[in-house]
Amino acid sequence: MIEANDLHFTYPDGTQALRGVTFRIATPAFVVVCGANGQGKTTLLHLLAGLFRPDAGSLRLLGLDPAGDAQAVRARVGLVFQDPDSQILGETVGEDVAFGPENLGLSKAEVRQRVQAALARFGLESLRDKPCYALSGGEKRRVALAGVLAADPSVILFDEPFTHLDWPGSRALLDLLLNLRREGRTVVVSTHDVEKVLAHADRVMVLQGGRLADEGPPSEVALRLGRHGVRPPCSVLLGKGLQPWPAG
Ligand SMILES: Nc1ncnc2c1ncn2[C@@H]1O[C@H](COP(=O)(O)OP(=O)(O)OP(=O)(O)O)[C@@H](O)[C@H]1O
Repeated sequence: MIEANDLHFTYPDGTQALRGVTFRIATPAFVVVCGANGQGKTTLLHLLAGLFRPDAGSLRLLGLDPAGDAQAVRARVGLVFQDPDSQILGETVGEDVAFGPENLGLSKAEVRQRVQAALARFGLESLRDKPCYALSGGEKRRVALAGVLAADPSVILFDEPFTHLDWPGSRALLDLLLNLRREGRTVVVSTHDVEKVLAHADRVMVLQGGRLADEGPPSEVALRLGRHGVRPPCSVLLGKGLQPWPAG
């Protein structure tokens, strides 16, 4: 279960990014958090990952308080940042992917096994010793994903994951998201471009002005997205109802 009760968050410069957000989501689930630019999506993800502490209100995630149980939350919740450069810490690909499992205090053998599996899952084995600064944008995204998954989280938060991805990359990412959900994990995708994910979601939340402007099953929320500054999927605009992406 993920439960937020009257969450408020204000940045040090006084910007009120979240102004009373309340929701309750049964897990595992595929959740889409959408909204126009600057409506509080990234801020909500950072609260869920325990990176920020709410000014007021409460949050429970799998029975944990993200701001209070930092170590436990780190073991169960992964955040894939919008910009992979914010996330990549290791000098080489192999070192970076090892960072998460090492931080969980796992044995060397377990770390090695997890790194190997994560590199294989993302086709990164040949790049293991390559310096991270020398990777392409798409390779950096794969390294960031491999690093998060190597920690084997139960909840994975994705901030605008389709940004800069080409057509095959977008399809591969959608397959990954659906596979993670099938494995019984909770997948939370924040985006202002809902076309690729909406029909696959169990639940959709729309943020506007730091408040939850709408929420519910995707087939219903899809019809109201335009009111909240979010472009509805093409199939909805064409009057065909919500259809899975990619079409055909
Ligand atoms: N570090 C910060 N300091 C001050 N204000 C911030 C900071 N980060 C975000 N904000 C403000 O908080 C509000 C919510 O920002 P947030 O990044 O959560 O929105 P978002 O919905 O993820 O936007 P986008 O789709 O553009 O990524 C915005 O008004 C933004 O200007």
